[in-house]
Amino acid sequence: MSKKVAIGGDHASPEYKAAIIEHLEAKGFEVKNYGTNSLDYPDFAHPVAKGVNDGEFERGILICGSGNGVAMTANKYPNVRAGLCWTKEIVTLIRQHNDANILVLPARFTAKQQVIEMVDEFFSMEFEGGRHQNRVNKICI
Ligand SMILES: O=C(CO)[C@H](O)[C@H](O)[C@H](O)COP(=O)(O)O
Repeated sequence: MSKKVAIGGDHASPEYKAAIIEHLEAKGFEVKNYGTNSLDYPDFAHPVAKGVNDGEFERGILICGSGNGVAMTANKYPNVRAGLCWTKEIVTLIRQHNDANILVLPARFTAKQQVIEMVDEFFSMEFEGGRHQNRVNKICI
């Protein structure tokens, strides 16, 4: 798997984003930070999602208060499968069943340590394929 990752977050999440970047860089990932730490969530969700959609990045991470605004924005892109996660078990499932390529985190509803565990799960779990491949193929209209 590529070690290039795109990340973005708003005013609800700067400490979470900083902690994730530090953690991933320590593990040898090259992290492109699209900001913004403030402003409107589409302003950073679009460039992260576009980078994943176009293949510049294999994976991305988006963070906002509830996670919903960035998930709605990212999932407008046909090659993006952004999954909103609030437990490690859901992260396992978005990788195994949905082949998610963007992890979406709700900063105001998760603890920072939990988020780091979720990030590690996102990069360690593989897509199972099989019956899930046909379902993933049917997502795009
Ligand atoms: O959660 C979000 C979008 O789904 C945003 O990132 C904001 O955190 C949320 O909308 C709250 O915004 P506010 O300006 O801090 O009230």
